[in-house]
Amino acid sequence: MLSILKYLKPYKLQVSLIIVLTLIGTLLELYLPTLMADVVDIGIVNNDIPYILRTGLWMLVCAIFAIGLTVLVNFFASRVAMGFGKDVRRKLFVNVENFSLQEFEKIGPASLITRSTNDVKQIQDVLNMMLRMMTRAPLMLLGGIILAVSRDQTLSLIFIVALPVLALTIYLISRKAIPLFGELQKKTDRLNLLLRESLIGTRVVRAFNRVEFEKKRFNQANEEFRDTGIRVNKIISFLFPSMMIIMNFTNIAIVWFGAIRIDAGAMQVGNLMAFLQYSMMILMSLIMLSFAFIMIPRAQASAKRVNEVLLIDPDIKDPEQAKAETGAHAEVEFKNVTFRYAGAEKAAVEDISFLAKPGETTAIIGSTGAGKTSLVQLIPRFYDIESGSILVNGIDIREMKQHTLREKIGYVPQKASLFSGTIAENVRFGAKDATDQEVMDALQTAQAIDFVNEKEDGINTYIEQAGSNLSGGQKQRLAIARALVRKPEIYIFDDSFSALDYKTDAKLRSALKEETGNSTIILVAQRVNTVMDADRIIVLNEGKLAGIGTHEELLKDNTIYQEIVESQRTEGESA
Ligand SMILES: Nc1ncnc2c1ncn2[C@@H]1O[C@H](COP(=O)(O)OP(=O)(O)OP(=O)(O)O)[C@@H](O)[C@H]1O
Repeated sequence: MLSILKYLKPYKLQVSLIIVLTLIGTLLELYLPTLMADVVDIGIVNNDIPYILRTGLWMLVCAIFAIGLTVLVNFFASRVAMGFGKDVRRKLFVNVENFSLQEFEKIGPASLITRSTNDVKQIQDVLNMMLRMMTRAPLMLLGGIILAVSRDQTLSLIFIVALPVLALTIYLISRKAIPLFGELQKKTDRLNLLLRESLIGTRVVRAFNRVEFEKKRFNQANEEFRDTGIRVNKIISFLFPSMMIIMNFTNIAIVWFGAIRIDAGAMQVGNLMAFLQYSMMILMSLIMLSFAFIMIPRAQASAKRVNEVLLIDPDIKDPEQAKAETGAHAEVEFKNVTFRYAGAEKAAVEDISFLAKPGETTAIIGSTGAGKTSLVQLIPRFYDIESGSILVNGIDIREMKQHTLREKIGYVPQKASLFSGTIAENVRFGAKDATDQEVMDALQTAQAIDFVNEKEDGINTYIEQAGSNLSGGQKQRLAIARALVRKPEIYIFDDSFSALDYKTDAKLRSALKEETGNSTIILVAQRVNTVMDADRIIVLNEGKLAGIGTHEELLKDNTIYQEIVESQRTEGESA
């Protein structure tokens, strides 16, 4: 919790102001019962009306001033807490953006969303409360005790019983509630995860008649969340009534013993009234502290989760002294590259070496799970390799700035991901300054121009979230146009033609050939048809290199390639 409070630094002036204003306001509040005792014991007893009016007016001024200060404190506390929340959310976002995919997968998107929203809100709310109470409650407790004892030492003995009883009650209740807070946040995570999964996979859920199953799964998580919430609230709901009972019994005892002392002439009525008010202040401040005592661990559970994300030091970092890379084209070389996903026993890519030259197409083929996607994801440094090296124009990509490296790459992922916005905006994601003509040219090469022109608003047609109002092939073509408009030195097509029919696939590849000039093309594909014109084909099998060569060379002496060709020929024939 403390480490996250460092984000309060920019607000230290406002926090100091809150402390000073609360200090003055609390002192004024503590002064009011004393004035009231004077009104009764001096003004009323002596029937001194001018004294009563004077002191009454003074009380009114103090009260109005104290209220004004409380309003100001609340205003600043809210501003500081909201600003703090915004800063932490921003820091979280920036940190997550720098994560390698490995780190991203470790926490998972659902939990990252809960942590950036719900958890930050918990901390923000507690901070808001703490800013209002951190000075007020201890000062009121201490001031109340001093002033009550100075009014009547004997009567103050009541607190020797009341305060420990109150403290014990708070302790017992919070001990039960605190562990449940962490659990509650985990249950929120689970809810978010299930919601996300079933919303994204809604088509699959319906197609496989799994709606009931999903409902049950969600209901179970929802009920678990509710039950934990109820358990927490049940425990917490004991707190306030217990406090009130203790407070009321204390008041009864004060009035009881106070009356005896007044009877014996050892105390004045005004004094007893002031004593009662100080007693209320002492107990109220303890109630405030007890709420803080309960709320802080709740925020602590959230702070721990937020800190976990903030403290992850992204393992993929820019080198301190990046090597300058000046080549107009980019030659990509893999030298004995081995890569393993975190915690995986088997390497996804093992001892791979090849050279992809500018102006040429290097295709990667292999069965499902052979490691094709893993291999191409290493080029933009989404993951760092275990051993070997990946060189771009002779420079290890770990010695380059990530920005410089990625600037050179036009990456088309296996699953085209688009953003909500117009078609033009999505294409310009590749090159933000591209002109309308350049966007149109990229769409033309990507064989997307026809379907875009058919739309009423052309390139200004709005794409829903994740491109849900487009077909799979249309999304793929827009993702290709997005890479093309960038005019990169390296193109990576990760099975990007799979949703296209054979004719479009062939047309697109021949258009690409004209367009991509001296760029290095690295192309992952399942279909032999897509790779057969490539300058070199890399055959992957279970993460290992099973052969490199042209279609003809591999056809002659590579059994795995022959098997792939054969299986696709028989598939084609039977189809
Ligand atoms: N994020 C990940 N974490 C852990 N293991 C992974 C991850 N992604 C892939 N793998 C594993 O790595 C291996 C290679 O997967 P990869 O996606 O590279 O294969 P692929 O050849 O691209 O397959 P496909 O043609 O089906 O897309 C598989 O065994 C897979 O289970």
